[in-house]
Amino acid sequence: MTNKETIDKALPSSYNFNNKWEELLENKEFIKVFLSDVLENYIVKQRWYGGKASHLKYIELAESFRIQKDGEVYYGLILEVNFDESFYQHYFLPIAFVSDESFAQDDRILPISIQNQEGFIIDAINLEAFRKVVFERILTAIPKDKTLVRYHKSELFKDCKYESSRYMGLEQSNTSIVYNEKYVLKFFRRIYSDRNPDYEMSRFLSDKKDFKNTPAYLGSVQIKDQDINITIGLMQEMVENQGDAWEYMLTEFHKVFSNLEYKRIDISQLPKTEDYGHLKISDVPAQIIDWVGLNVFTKIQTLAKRTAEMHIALGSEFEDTAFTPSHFNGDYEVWLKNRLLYQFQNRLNTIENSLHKLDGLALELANEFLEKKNLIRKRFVDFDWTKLKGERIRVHGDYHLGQILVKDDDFYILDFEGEPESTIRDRKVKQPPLKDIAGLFRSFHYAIYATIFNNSEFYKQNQEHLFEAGEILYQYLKSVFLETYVTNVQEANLNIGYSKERIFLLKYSLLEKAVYELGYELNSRPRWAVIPLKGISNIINN
Ligand SMILES: Nc1ncnc2c1ncn2[C@@H]1O[C@H](COP(=O)(O)OP(=O)(O)O)[C@@H](O)[C@H]1O
Ligand SMILES: O=P(O)(O)O[C@H]1O[C@H](CO)[C@@H](O[C@H]2O[C@H](CO)[C@@H](O)[C@H](O)[C@H]2O)[C@H](O)[C@H]1O
Repeated sequence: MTNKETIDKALPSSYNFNNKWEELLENKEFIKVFLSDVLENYIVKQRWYGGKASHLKYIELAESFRIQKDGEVYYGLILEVNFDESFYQHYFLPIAFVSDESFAQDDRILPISIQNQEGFIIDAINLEAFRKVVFERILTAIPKDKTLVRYHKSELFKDCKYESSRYMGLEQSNTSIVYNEKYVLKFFRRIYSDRNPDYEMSRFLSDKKDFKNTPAYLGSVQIKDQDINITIGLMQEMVENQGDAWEYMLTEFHKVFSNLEYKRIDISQLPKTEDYGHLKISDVPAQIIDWVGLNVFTKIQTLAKRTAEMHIALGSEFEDTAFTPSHFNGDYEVWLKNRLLYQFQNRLNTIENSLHKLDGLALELANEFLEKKNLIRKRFVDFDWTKLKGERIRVHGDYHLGQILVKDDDFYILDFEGEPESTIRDRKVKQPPLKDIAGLFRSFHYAIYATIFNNSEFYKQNQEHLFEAGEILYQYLKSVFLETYVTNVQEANLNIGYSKERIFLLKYSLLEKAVYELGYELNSRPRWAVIPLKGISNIINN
């Protein structure tokens, strides 16, 4: 990558090109300057840029297209970012030319003059006029559109007109725009040469299967010809909410841990329950209800019901082969083991290179992880498809509390893009539904440990006792969840395996997820690595 200071010095205050805006992308000199002198510097600073761990080599323009309406023209660019050491990535960047400087304070990409008109090229998402064009193109989409930029809308998206638009302004990896305070359009930033699973799953669940607990699918924008099929936008209804389930659970768990002291609870006297057992709320011991509160368990029950309904819908397709259920087979087993052994090796390397970033408990657990590497590897290899009778279906794939919105007493499930580290094809492979359940259980475990670590000075008990209480809480949450989830899916005849198989798949997927998380944390927020390390330690020692 070119050094930023060099660029700033080298850049003329404004480039002058003698083409009309409508023809600018035909100018090779413009493309060269724009990609190398400008975008290399710009892209690495964007929140949505996912290549920060690698060294950018150069950017190429993989594709460009017009996003236009009534003579108003914007360009969509598909940028191919090449790295020194890793595989290339593609990003979507729509651009606009504006002459008014006030439009482009922070987001100017390039000061430029086009046929002697001074102005700026900016990320078009900053421009209300662009957002309005996209909204109106989706609203007026025609069935069976055959153009390169293909707009699609569902039957629900009608009888409205553009009123307003704004950035959603939340922490996210793409860029979402709120329209009319009623609709959300997600512009995908990192894009793949295939239909985005978020689009596929949203349309399938809400449009085709009428699953109510995900935002209704309203429309999309795809780039499609014989060679490419890329999703760049997904429009959904906006779900009014009181925040996500992660924040909700952190608040609830803080009350639960605070209760240890307020209610003078003797942790060693708390009744335990069978790991991966099933418990109706009415069978949870009174002592536990008194400590945790009924509300947490009723919320877990609702979440289990919604999750079961999502899986029942995902497992109910007979025609569309992208969604029809499959069984376990030798190909799946080979794919799974290859993927997990590769990922595990990558984690071993990452942790060896990151030991200097860790201390205390995290360092202790990291050393245990390295010492027990052969045992963990063996757990991954111990997968025998011939013993498994359940079905594999399309799953959420990155199911955690942060992907779930809380609305009154109910939950809405979002963001079906899958794990950011997996390839787009891997994200679409049919998986045991219990993989999602393991994702959520890991998230319960995360929320419990995040509560302990975040409030360590607040609680009187020592960390060992808090961990002990946390593990008891975790067991009850899992058991109450499983009771509702398993009953619901079985009533709908979704085959998730016999009882021993379910426990095997859950444990296997929990280890898989925790190992995935270890890499995610070491790369993005090393202070949190202690949480998956503790999770891995608990799984391999039990
Ligand atoms: N349809 C929606 N209604 C309400 N809030 C939403 C909606 N879609 C997304 N959000 C909010 O935006 C956040 C980020 O959305 P998400 O789909 O996870 O984006 P990304 O894929 O960019 O991470 C969510 O956690 C949620 O708070
Ligand atoms: O939401 P994303 O698709 O970006 O998912 C990635 O980031 C998540 C963190 O935001 C990460 O989730 C991990 O941390 C969560 C708490 O912040 C916890 O609830 C999850 O259980 C844990 O996996 C996710 O793994 C990653 O793919």
